[in-house]
Amino acid sequence: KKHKFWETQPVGQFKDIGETNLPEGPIEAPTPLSEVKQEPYNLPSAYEWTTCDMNSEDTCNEVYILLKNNYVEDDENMFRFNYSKEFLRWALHPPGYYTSWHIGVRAKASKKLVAFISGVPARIRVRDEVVKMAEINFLCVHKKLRSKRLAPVLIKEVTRRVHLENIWQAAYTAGVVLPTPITTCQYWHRSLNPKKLIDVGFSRLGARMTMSRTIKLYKLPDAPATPGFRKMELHDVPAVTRLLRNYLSQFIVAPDFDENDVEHWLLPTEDVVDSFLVESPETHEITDFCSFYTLPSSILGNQNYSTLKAAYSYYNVASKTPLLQLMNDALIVAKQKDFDVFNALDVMQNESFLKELKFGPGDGQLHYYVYNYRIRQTLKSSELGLVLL
Ligand SMILES: COc1cccc(CC(=N)NC(=O)c2cccnc2OC2CCNCC2)c1
Repeated sequence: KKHKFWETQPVGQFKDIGETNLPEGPIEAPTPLSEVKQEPYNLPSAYEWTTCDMNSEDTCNEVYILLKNNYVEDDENMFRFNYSKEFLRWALHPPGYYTSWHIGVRAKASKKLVAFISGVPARIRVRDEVVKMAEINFLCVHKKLRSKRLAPVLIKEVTRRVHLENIWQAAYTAGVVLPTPITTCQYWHRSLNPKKLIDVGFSRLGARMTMSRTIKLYKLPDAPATPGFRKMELHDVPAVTRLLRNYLSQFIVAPDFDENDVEHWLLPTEDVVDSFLVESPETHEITDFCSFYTLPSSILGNQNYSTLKAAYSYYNVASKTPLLQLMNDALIVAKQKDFDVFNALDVMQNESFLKELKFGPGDGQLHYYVYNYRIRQTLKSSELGLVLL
């Protein structure tokens, strides 16, 4: 059976695709808190639950090491995500977070952390409904414990703890197809350091292309082109929130960010998230915004390099500056910050700049899911305004 676990869950089932008379919205009603299972799910007897306080340097380091050695790899097992400790603390501590949703599994004998899953609260709008959800991420089982059916237990346990906070929906992504994607995105890469990317096998030299010709092809100016282009600062939060809320209102699924959310998710944090805006030199109005997050990957088995420094397109709003020019400025500052590659999904209006700015298609897809909420019909990726970490 392909989806033994997922066929038991309140998620859109493949058999329901095309059933347009199923109503959009929650699949199961909330249960009274008294009826939510009070005790944790059972683990195999050699393992125990642990709650991971990411403010503890030791615990944060244990989660970091577990993910560094056991988290998602590309399809050819040449790279593995290597989220930094400061990134993990940022990702797991948004406004209103619950430490109880940062769930680990330890081996009783050694006390070693062998699995993890996380949730953070988020307000996600689906058409005109703002729904309180948990954003689920960093599901990881140690390589040596795969196929012990631990992942379904981790998913049920985080679901139980989310229910205890009276939240009944969730959002998550995966590189694999599960019942049932709300949309499927293609990912794209823009070379910034083509020589290193070719050396580590991330990219290949194009046919009839020399290395020097390739380096010239991806060369960028030394400075952004847009007058008034600068780093975002704390005092910009109200204006950026207005700009972003207005922009995101056009998408069917998007975060419902308020100023607290914008301050957390979009204020520059070194080696975690970079954000820039365009302040009109004449009127001092904030007219545009762009941002990317820092997610390095370990390079598995290369003599010269151990880490791929990758920037991931986050939220971008172009209201006066052409999006093409704004994103080219984002590439320029990412290159200045020594990133090797700039990644983007074909969500929002990204498709309008990908080819022209010399992005190449990646070799995989990212599927988006919502738990316990039926969406009338599969979205186009351009109807999605949500970027998960
Ligand atoms: C280059 O190193 C990699 C290490 C592990 C996996 C992949 C391929 C991959 N799976 N990429 C993505 O999922 C991806 C590609 C472009 C933009 N965002 C992405 O994923 C984000 C969002 C979902 N959580 C992981 C990071 C690449």
